[in-house]
Amino acid sequence: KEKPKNPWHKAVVIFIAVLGIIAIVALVTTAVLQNKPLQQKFKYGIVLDAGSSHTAVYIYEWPAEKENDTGRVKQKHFCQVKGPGISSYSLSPEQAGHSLRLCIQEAVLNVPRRRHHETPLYLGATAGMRLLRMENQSLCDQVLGSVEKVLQSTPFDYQGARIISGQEEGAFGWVTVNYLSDRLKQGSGTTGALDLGGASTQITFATNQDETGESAENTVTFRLYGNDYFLYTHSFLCYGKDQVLKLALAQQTQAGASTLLDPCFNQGYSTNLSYSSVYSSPCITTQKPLAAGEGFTHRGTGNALQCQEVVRRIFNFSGCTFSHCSFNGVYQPPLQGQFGAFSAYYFVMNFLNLTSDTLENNMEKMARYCSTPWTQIKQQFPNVKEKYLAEYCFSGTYILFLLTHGYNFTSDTWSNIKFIKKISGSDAGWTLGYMLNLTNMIPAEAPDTPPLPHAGYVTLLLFTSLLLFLILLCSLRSLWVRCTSQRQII
Ligand SMILES: O=P(O)(O)OP(=O)(O)OP(=O)(O)OC[C@H]1O[C@@H](n2cnc3c(O)ncnc32)[C@H](O)[C@@H]1O
Ligand SMILES: [Ca+2]
Repeated sequence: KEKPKNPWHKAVVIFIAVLGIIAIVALVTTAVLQNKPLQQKFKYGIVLDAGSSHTAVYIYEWPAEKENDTGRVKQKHFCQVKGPGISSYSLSPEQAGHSLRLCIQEAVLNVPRRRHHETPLYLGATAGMRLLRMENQSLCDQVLGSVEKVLQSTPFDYQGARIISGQEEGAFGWVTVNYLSDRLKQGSGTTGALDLGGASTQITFATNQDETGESAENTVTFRLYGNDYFLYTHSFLCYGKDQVLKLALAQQTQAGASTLLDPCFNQGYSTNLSYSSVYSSPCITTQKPLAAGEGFTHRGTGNALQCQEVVRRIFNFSGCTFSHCSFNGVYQPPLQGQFGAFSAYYFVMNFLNLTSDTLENNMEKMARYCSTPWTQIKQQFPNVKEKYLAEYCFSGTYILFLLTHGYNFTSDTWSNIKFIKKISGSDAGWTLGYMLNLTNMIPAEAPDTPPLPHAGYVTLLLFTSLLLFLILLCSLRSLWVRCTSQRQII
């Protein structure tokens, strides 16, 4: 006689099964939602690069909760200020601040209004203002004052306008290049930074600690993400491409002649230059020649070898009191590793198509470009700004000479140089490194990494829930079997 089945048994088993499934689903859902990244809240930072030839406004953004992660800050917006660099407004300082307004308005539109008050705004001025300060501290202060007035009136969190040192310009360029190429966290080999501006040029690279002892002014140490970096850096004031052209023109017009035949300009190129446009720069230490009139005719003869000799004369290779020197008696340890060359290095070498060839081939291409008649150059590049076009022979010859004879790159190490404009969508330059440093977004010590990244955490949880579910299922099944098959034959 079969023992009556207890109707409650089935109900109990089904109830436990449903309960178990609900518990597991609730567990997984909570875990996933609990750790779902918060609504991406972004933070912003703005840096104005007040260069000798122009001012540029960079807006950076990053996910708010990931501030200390490397490589998270990206360039969101770039605005090139119309007109010359702020140091050119020395005779009408008010115009310096006014010239920034359009790009500031663009910045106001590109940063969400609710973030304006917490968005730091910095202005860093470079070699153009260093030269103005050398010439006339009062005019320099007036220009900075005019800029400060405009920046203080913006809705952003104004953090100051100042002239950064050449050392800062070099070191922060290095930080930017290595932050964007994600080389800081791994503590692996870093990339050197080569920056060519209009009024100065910087070289910065990591070196061995014992190499830094010879010249304190050329040494910068960083502790980033738990790694110590001993950097060599030097900024050559007056060796930006605009100022070095003035040095070359001054060298060639010492006799005060009314015509200059210049091998660094294409055959057939001719323009009138005033002596004051050359000799007014604080980079020119020689006096304007007494015999000189108001101006001279600047005529091109387009000869690369003779141009190299013109360029050589603006370097001084004697008088080195250190174990190694680059030029002008400046200490430089042996070059190490890969290099990123940006700003005017990129503008010029990219135009001349000298960015991906051997040094020997580049020298030949350069010679061919310089010996091309000016009429042919203008026909070939009708849309390129004439000032840039006319100077490419000089600038390219200068860059090749600076990198080889100046910094001692050779045929073998030439391929270590990459000519770059951007890295992962952000411009290579000192501004990002400057902001990262001032906002403390590169911690000295590596931030604690979570034991398990979010995805790993959810996977683990899903796996254990599945395991739990299977165990529950098996135990329920055996319970079911026992209940339903329990028959007592009486
Ligand atoms: O660092 P400093 O010395 O203050 O100068 P800067 O910041 O103004 O210098 P840039 O790197 O902006 O530009 C350097 C030079 O490159 C020139 N330049 C800019 N764009 C160029 C292009 O497309 N082709 C050739 N030259 C260019 C510019 O006129 C400057 O003479
Ligand atoms: Ca610059």
